[in-house]
Amino acid sequence: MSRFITPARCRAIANPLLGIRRFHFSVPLLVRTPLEEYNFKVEQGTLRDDPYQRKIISTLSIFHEMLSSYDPPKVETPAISDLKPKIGIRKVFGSFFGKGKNNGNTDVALADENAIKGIYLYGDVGCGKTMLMDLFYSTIPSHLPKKRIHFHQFMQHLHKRSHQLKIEHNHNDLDVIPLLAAEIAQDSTVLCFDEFQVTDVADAMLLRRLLMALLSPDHGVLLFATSNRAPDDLYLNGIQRVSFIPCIQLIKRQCRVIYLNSPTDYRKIPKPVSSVYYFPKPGVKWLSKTNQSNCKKHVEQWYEYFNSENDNQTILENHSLEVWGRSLNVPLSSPPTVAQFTFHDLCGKPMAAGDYLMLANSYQSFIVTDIPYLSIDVRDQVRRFITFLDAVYDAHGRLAVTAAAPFKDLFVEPEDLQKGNYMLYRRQQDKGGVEETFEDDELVVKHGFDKSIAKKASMFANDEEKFAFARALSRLQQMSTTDWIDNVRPLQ
Ligand SMILES: Nc1ncnc2c1ncn2[C@@H]1O[C@H](COP(=O)(O)OP(=O)(O)OP(=O)(O)O)[C@@H](O)[C@H]1O
Repeated sequence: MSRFITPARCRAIANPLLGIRRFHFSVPLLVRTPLEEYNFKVEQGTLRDDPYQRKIISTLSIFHEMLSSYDPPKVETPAISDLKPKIGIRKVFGSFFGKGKNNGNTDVALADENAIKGIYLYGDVGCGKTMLMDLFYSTIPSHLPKKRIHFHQFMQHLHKRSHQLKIEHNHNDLDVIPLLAAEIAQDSTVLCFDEFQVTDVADAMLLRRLLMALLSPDHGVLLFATSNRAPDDLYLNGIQRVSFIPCIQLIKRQCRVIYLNSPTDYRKIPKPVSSVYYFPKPGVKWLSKTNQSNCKKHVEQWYEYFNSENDNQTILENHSLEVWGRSLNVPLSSPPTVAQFTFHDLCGKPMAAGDYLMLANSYQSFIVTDIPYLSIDVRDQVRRFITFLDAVYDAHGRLAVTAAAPFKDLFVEPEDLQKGNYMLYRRQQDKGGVEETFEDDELVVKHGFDKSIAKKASMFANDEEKFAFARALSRLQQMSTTDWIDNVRPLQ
């Protein structure tokens, strides 16, 4: 059931949440609320009815109702002459907080700076945060320009754009944040970030100022962020964390912070598993003729399947992709459907997050061959593989692999491997009891992962990386379901 919003209704619900004394009048709009959308999906059978999610949907519906009457301010691009260092940061901040130009619109200046400007939804992996955000996103009233972006990608964009702006204005010390804030606000009033996280000091400092600007009444941006971390746990133990604390306070003050405590990891719900991941049966050696022939057949079958929708069936060897002025070699590919790499080509070379994002956005499906056993000795390769997986997962891409073992057994102690040959594994010595030392691990206690996963994740020193590793295993499981394979991102 959908409802009509009339102008009279708009007036009645205009200000309590956003605190902005401006109304949006429109002809009656056909709007489905998040609750109606959730009910619809449950009735359709696409979603299971989850009481924890349902509770959150009610809060989202209130926020949604506020959006219906929200009229964002007109954001002006700041003058470049105001952004040169001699002017001083003070003046720049002044314009963020209402002392600068506001087009003479007193409604904007009168707006309550402490009003709720967004939702910050956090919780454990696989419990439906992204699903709830996407559902909300699809119901945002059409008069509000919106953007939904993976946070990782957003940060990449910010760094790239800052660089371009400095070149464009021929000024290396230009304070680009006001320009970035204006561009973002002009482009989108509702900004949805999936997987908000802060891992390095440059991002932390940039974000603090940018969010302050975006959420200020002059810019009027509304935020929806999902995260695996509570705001107080963001950038924990990070360098100069103290300078990031105002950003945490801002999020806590201006967003409705919601903890999704659903005990269900929907990725763990058994679904029919397709055979996208090949590994030799026990007792079959990697280099044996049987295994090599099975690998070849597996790769050919999946390549053909992934490429079946492609009008152009040509297979390119060593195709070059441009990433920020550099070229990235794709050993075998049929753009835009499928790209094939050996594990060594994909993760054994100094590739960065930007390379993997570019790949994930350029191809619909990937085949990664010859994934060896992985240990602490090749931690950098594991890190890159996780970054690659996250990028492909976020782009809803497909993945087929040939590997030395199933993913749950692939991460081993270096001493259990045959020297110099990571495709071979010696019999595991009895390690009884070792996992018990992981029963108090944060991944087990706080995030509900198995102790065996916490143990494997211990190859990483830092909590963010341990968590990313455990999440990657959960995602790999989901990416091997027929549901995932059948619902690939459409070709553009
Ligand atoms: N109520 C539900 N019924 C059925 N499937 C669901 C439900 N909620 C979520 N899912 C599915 O479970 C999977 C995981 O959900 P989602 O990606 O939203 O989790 P998440 O909390 O964002 O996880 P992560 O923190 O790892 O990103 C998705 O495929 C999603 O569609």
